[in-house]
Amino acid sequence: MAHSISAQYANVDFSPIQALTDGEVITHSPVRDIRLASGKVLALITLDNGRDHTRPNTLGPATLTALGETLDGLTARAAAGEIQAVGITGKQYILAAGADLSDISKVGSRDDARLIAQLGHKVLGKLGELGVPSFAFVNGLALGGGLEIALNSDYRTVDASSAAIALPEVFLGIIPGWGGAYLLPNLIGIENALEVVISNPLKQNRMLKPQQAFDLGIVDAIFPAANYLENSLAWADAVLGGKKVERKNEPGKIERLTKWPIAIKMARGMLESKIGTVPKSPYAALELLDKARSGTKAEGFAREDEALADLVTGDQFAASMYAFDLVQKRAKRPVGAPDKALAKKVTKVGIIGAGLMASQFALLFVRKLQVPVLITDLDQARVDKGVAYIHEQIGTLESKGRLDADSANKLRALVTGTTDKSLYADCDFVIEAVFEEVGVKQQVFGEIEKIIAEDAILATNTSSLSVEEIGAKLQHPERLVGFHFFNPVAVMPLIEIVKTPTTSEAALSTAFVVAKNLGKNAVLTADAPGFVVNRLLAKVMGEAARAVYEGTPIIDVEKAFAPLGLPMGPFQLIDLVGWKVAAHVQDTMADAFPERFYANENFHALAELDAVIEKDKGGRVTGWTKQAEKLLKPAVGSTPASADTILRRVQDGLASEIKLMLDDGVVPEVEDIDLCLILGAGWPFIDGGASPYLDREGASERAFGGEFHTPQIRGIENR
Ligand SMILES: NC(=O)c1ccc[n+]([C@@H]2O[C@H](COP(=O)([O-])OP(=O)(O)OC[C@H]3O[C@@H](n4cnc5c(N)ncnc54)[C@H](O)[C@@H]3O)[C@@H](O)[C@H]2O)c1
Repeated sequence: MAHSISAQYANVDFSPIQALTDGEVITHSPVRDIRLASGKVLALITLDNGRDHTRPNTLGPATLTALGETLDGLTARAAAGEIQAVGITGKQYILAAGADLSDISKVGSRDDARLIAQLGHKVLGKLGELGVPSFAFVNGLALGGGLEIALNSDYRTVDASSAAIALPEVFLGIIPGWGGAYLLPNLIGIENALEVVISNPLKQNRMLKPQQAFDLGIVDAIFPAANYLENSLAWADAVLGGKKVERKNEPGKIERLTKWPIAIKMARGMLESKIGTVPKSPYAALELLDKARSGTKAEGFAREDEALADLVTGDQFAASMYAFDLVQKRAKRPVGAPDKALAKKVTKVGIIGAGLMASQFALLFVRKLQVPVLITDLDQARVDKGVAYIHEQIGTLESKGRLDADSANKLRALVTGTTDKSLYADCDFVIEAVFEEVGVKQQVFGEIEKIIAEDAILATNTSSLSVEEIGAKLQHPERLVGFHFFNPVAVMPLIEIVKTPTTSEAALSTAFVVAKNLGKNAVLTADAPGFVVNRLLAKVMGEAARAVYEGTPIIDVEKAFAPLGLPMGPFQLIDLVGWKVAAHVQDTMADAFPERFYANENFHALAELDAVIEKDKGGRVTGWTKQAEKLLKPAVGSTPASADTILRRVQDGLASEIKLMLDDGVVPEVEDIDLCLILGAGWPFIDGGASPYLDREGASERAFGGEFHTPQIRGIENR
């Protein structure tokens, strides 16, 4: 037992972290002895914190200690021959949601952080050293430490209807540090493990479905929800009786020697080009996965202890905990949202415009609100195209089994395309997504106001125009509110709700309630050019255009932005948004703040856009490099900017713009800006949104001689 996990942690003193627990100890006794058909006895532990499913089991120091004691008791019983196996499962729908993050974020010193990792290893490691086989019955949610319970066990089954399964640690700025980084690649091979440990968390924290977990080899057997435990116990009995368990993706010698180092190298290259080198957790995870190729479990666990100790006390984790708090708490209780009771009940939605945005959110309205939705455009052909898109999307959902035929037909029946605006008379919520021009928007609202009821709410999806100006010609401007979706609508969780000086409480309240019912997070902003996200993205795009104008090749400009960690480079983003919309936003920003936005000067080539766009059937120009090269021409005789210069300019530009936005009251606090950037621009969660990053990079200091956050939020105090 020289390399046993129990021996490794036998003499560690855990008393410094015992005080961290908030006292919510998961009760998991009495352990139930279950006599299997063969006559063997399996002792079953059920993790259950006694709360409803909204409060999942989490693993804090006290819970772990108690679980460790239970496992010690079972080891003794196994040695005495009283039990032949141990099983571990969770309360209904939940195995465990992982480490108790409120505990971890309270950790002050590196030594204490290491103790958290060591305690998890010591306790979960026991599952592999009981003297009898251990079985994890993954009956539901298994995230982080929850999944590591299963990985430390000898065998695993999963309930086919389980909720998410994942190792999300990298997304939170840490690494799977209770065995995951060592055990997973040794179970399912390096390429699969890279997917689960690094790629999925970086893809907006993607989770695995039970079937995927089974296909990857993370679990050995999958059973339907009905009789899941009975089937799992019978399966365990068969395994105890000698049934062979096939581990199809378990790496062999050849994979370890050849595929493993190549996969790591490729993953590193991919990471560097996708997220730059600033975020630490993906690289720390990569290092651990690399080393997991050889050496003992005890060595692997010791490496995880050190990596976790580094990351938990680093500034990136502090920033991601700040982001976690924003998304978990602030996003759920939007600042400035009026009383829900003031909201108007929405029974029929009118949508004006059937283009890129309108057709996407029309689908969301029918799916989430399940009310009739009318959609219109300039002519029947455009209306038909929008409706066809919605029908096609419903069809896709149906073919993927996410909607049954009945519901799909019901949804289709709720969508009506029309050029007859009189049908809008009984709509209580009308939203426009026509061209980004004040005159056009004023005209459509003028027309619709004559038709709808006096108290119907009007909303505009404008990206950057003044909502007040859009409503200037309305008889009841108080009913107008900005309701700014992000593209792609199905994916982006944010809606910026814009209040003008006249917007009524009823209109505002309705907007918040509708946003919530659409399953989106809403943030209230003032009626300032570009609101929050587009103002800052325009800054990014403007700096990119400026660098090209100075003669920097587009590909170098894209690369210079990589350290920001945004989901894509600035030109790729312009291509996604559509060059026409992007040009409008830049123009609006440059008109509003000519001294700080470069649109007029350097985006002048965009004037050529209309012609290019008209040629493109889908309304969007594809092949961003080619288009960008064509449209953005360097000025004669200028000097290309270096990557450092470009990055520093954009960092300083963002820092000063954010400061100005706060001074002008666009939103009350910098937290709202970070929330918008995380949810609306995909700003990396592990950077905590923009402001902690700009503080850390010294940009805040350079831009306005201060900082947005206290050292605590930036994590500096912990170093
Ligand atoms: N593209 C984006 O990523 C994005 C994101 C958020 C907000 N927006 C905003 O949404 C709005 C629409 O943008 P889009 O990208 O969907 O543009 P789009 O060109 O795809 O769609 C606009 C549609 O409005 C129709 N239209 C124009 N005038 C009309 C009128 N008088 N009556 C009825 N229909 C009319 C057009 O025929 C077209 O189908 C703009 O205000 C834009 O700023 C766009």
